[in-house]
Amino acid sequence: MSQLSRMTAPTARHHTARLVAGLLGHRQEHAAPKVLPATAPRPAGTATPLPTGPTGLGTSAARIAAKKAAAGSAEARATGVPELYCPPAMRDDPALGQEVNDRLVSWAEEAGLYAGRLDRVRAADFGRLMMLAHPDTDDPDRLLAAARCALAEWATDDYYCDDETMGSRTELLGSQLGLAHAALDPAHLPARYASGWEADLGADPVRVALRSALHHLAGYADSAQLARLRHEVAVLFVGYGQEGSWRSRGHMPTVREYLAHRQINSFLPCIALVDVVSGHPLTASEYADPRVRRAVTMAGTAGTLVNDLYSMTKEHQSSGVEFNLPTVIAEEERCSPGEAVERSVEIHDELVRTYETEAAALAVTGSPQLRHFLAGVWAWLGGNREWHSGSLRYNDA
Ligand SMILES: CC(C)=CCC/C(C)=C(\C)COP(=O)(O)OP(=O)(O)O
Repeated sequence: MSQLSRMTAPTARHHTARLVAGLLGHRQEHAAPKVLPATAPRPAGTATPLPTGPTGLGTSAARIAAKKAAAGSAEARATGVPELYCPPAMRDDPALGQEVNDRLVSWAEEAGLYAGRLDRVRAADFGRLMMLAHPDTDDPDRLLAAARCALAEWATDDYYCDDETMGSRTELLGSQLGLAHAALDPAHLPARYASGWEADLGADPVRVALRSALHHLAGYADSAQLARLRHEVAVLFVGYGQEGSWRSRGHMPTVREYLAHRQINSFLPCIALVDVVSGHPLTASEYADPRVRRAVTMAGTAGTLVNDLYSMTKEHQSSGVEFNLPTVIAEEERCSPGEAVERSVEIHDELVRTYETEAAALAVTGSPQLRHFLAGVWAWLGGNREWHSGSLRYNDA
């Protein structure tokens, strides 16, 4: 059963949006709420619940928060990542995660993806990521549809960009991404070239996986949602190219350049599927609204900085040049690795708080679908952090 609410359209004016932002502005000291403010389930016909300021979580919530803080600091000691301002995961259903993971690994095997390394894929447990990040469906097929896309996107990164043991070579990156894009958005060639082209597409497991993932997703996504995903993945590929360019010329980006990069080389393609998985489609125009775009891209960057923080150990073990926010900050600001991590956490937290404030305001004034989507993005952030803190992809050392 759905864990995010179905909601009726609110009637709200601009002053309400300002009020939300003002109220949330006083919450700086609190742990991130589990549910995005202004999107909490409520009985039909009652007023939109606005956050009630510093005491909004209530006294029992304060006790829970204290327990969580203790657990959080234990985790910080184990992972080396300080506590982040991020919602908790909304659910943990290991059996559901395992079902999705088993089926995902079978699909990867059929596609020829990660041949000889499927044990590592299984251990990374991307099925668990989907289960944690999309708490508003219990349907393994829907979760699997999103999981296939995520794994194909990850594989594009591993095979072509940053894992030399998977054969990545910077000088091949552009041509491989060009072909990969054709797997997502078919190239329509004149008839005499079509069968040869078909063979070209089938000759590489990443292309096979991308095409298969999109094909399966089409069972759940309308054409606007599919076009949205193609756009986000095309932008992701631009980010892969940017990183390749840095790597090939030994360029260390500035912090500004890196942060803009992490907006495009990011988990936005995963976040873009929140409403596909939930089955509450957002219109193309609401998704493209600049205010929604600003909030959602900030969430995407924050979720990706979580990856930077939790994957530092794995990246230190890599033989190639690796980019992450702490490394870029340490270089530019001439500070210690520990200070760079702290500053990265501050940046992450600011992005999450900005998302919280702006998304809550948008939720008050937007459609029920938008409210559901924004609440889903918040839940996605919580699931993403939870997965990173435990996945063997990052915690294997
Ligand atoms: C699932 C998806 C959209 C992945 C694409 C982008 C990507 C691989 C990341 C945002 C993770 O960054 P990174 O390249 O550092 O990945 P790993 O840390 O190697 O998992």
